[in-house]
Amino acid sequence: MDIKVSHVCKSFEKKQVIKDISFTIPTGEICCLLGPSGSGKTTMIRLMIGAITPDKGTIQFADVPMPNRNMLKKIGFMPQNDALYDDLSAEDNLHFFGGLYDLNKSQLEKRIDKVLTIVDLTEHRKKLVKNFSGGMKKRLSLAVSIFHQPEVLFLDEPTVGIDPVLRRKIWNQFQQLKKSGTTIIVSTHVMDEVTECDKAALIYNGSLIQYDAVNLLLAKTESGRVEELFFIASRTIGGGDD
Ligand SMILES: Nc1ncnc2c1ncn2[C@@H]1O[C@H](COP(=O)(O)OP(=O)(O)OP(=O)(O)O)[C@@H](O)[C@H]1O
Repeated sequence: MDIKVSHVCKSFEKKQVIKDISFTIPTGEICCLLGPSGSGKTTMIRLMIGAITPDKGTIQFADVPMPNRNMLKKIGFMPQNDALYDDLSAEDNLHFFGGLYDLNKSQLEKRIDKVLTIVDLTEHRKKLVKNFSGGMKKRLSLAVSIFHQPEVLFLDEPTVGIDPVLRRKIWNQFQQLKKSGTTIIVSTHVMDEVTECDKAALIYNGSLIQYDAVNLLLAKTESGRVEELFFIASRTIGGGDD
């Protein structure tokens, strides 16, 4: 299911935070939205999942204009701040969120076992979430977001505040999901994470400054580092929020 973003603009109280952005994400790829804090990554994700509507432009999932209720079933979303119940165990959180889908008891239990295995939390399933580390919470949030086997998965800064070892583990899980056919859109301000992705959309101050295959983007730099493309943009179009 290709995702096509065409000439999308969005303002909040007269401030334009998304400026005429267009790009297409092909099915089965990992695409990162890369940019400094305040550049518009979360807003772009909220527009794509249909949580907010563009002022101008369109977003289509496989030619179906968004927002669309049927498409929502095919989308998974992991927000930047974990939306978990601290006083429930990992397993009970999954019972709660999984209960929102149309599954019988045995299907629900099977799916809980499966997602706990995917995110490597089976041995911690009875533990209360308030006793989880930050990385464990991220992995449980991932389990919630993939519970219904979405075709397209949106991840908003999934590795923020995570140490390098766990970050590796989480990226391995994303790569596994890609192998199983999931299209993944991931926002990050960690420039090194770009090499995990097939394509990157570089967002700066609400504008899309580059969109291409990661190897082609890196080939446009002298240093082989994607930061260089932001430095060039900052000289030509001015600063972001910080
Ligand atoms: N609901 C809102 N009302 C007003 N301004 C908003 C709203 N949501 C976002 N903004 C503004 O839009 C701009 C882009 O914010 P956004 O959260 O999309 O950036 P981001 O790249 O995701 O940043 P971060 O990496 O810090 O999460 C910021 O200036 C932010 O203050």
